[in-house]
Amino acid sequence: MDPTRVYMDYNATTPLEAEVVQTITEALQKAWGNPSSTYPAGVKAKAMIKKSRESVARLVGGEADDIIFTSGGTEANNMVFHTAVEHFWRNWEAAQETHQHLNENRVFPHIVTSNVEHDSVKLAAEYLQENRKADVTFISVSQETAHVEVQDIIAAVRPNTCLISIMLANNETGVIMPIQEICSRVKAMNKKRENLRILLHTDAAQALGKIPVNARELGVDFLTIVGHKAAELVTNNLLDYEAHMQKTRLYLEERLKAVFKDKIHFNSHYPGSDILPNTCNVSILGPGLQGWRVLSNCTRLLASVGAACHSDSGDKPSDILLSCGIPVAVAANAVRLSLGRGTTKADVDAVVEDLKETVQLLC
Ligand SMILES: Cc1ncc(COP(=O)(O)O)c(C=O)c1O
Ligand SMILES: O=C(O)CC[SeH]
Repeated sequence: MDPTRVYMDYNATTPLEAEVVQTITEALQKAWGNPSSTYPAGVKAKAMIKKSRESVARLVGGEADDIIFTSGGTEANNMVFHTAVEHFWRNWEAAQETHQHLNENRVFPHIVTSNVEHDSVKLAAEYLQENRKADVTFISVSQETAHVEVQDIIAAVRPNTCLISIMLANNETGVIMPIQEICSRVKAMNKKRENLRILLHTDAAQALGKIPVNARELGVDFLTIVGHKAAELVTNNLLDYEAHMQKTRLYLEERLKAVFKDKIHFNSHYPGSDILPNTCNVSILGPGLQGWRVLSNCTRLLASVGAACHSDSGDKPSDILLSCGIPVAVAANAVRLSLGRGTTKADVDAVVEDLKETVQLLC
């Protein structure tokens, strides 16, 4: 990357560490075979996949046999939603015998999710609803906490609810959701739902590599993680990564406050809500300082207005921030700064200076 640029978009993806590049290269050179083949290239591929499954299972507190590799978080999330619908219909006959009120002519699998999910969950849910394959309840996050409230999830459960899918941490605000409490409450409900057990899913794509992620402790049936976060490196270094990102993010916030004073709003700050250690969503207040305009005039900072997959949204403020209660004029000026394990204080100083100079240019 251009050495004059400072990458602060780690929530979009992570630059590969040298050892990760080396491992991938080795696999491409020596383990190119079909894992079912019995000659060396196939045997090596099978061994690498087995080792990878074991490594990921250690990372997320799961069993190696339960690890399914997909093309990414989008495919994984879609797979969960379609699996849950299948799960519902497989249990439908048994449920109908015990729940006569579920009239076969009008029942659909019911899914509960939130209104701040990544598009790979939101669009999967909307597809099922629009194509009359499921009813979906999108729970609004609290505008005080920017996370879902457990009692709202529980209140939304119906006899035909087959899946609750709430992300572990939001990719734009970094706000962490109360997944463990939701799972604990739903598991108690499931004890009385002998045929239509509610499946529990969390999209942990943004949490892995930043905070501890343990499927068993969370209590989920499905956990989505993404490869952008190099499993073994995280397993071995998470506490250091987390502490470093937290310290560096707090320094970033301190410097932004010192430079912009009352002209800055921290869109990730909600009293009492936990956020990812690396995420700093901010708006520099004032006319002509839309996030996209500020970023496109920065000479060093590389970041996003919000989710990378919405980078072509132009002037449209983030629906996620609006759902969290951020006023339109503030959300329109949002810039998402997301730090990584390699971000330094010098990077922070360079980015804050770049933002200061850019704002002076635009104002
Ligand atoms: C919260 C969340 N879920 C899902 C995804 C999609 O993952 P992928 O890009 O691997 O499809 C992302 C992307 O980073 C994400 O941030
Ligand atoms: O940038 C993000 O939030 C993830 C990829 Se859309």
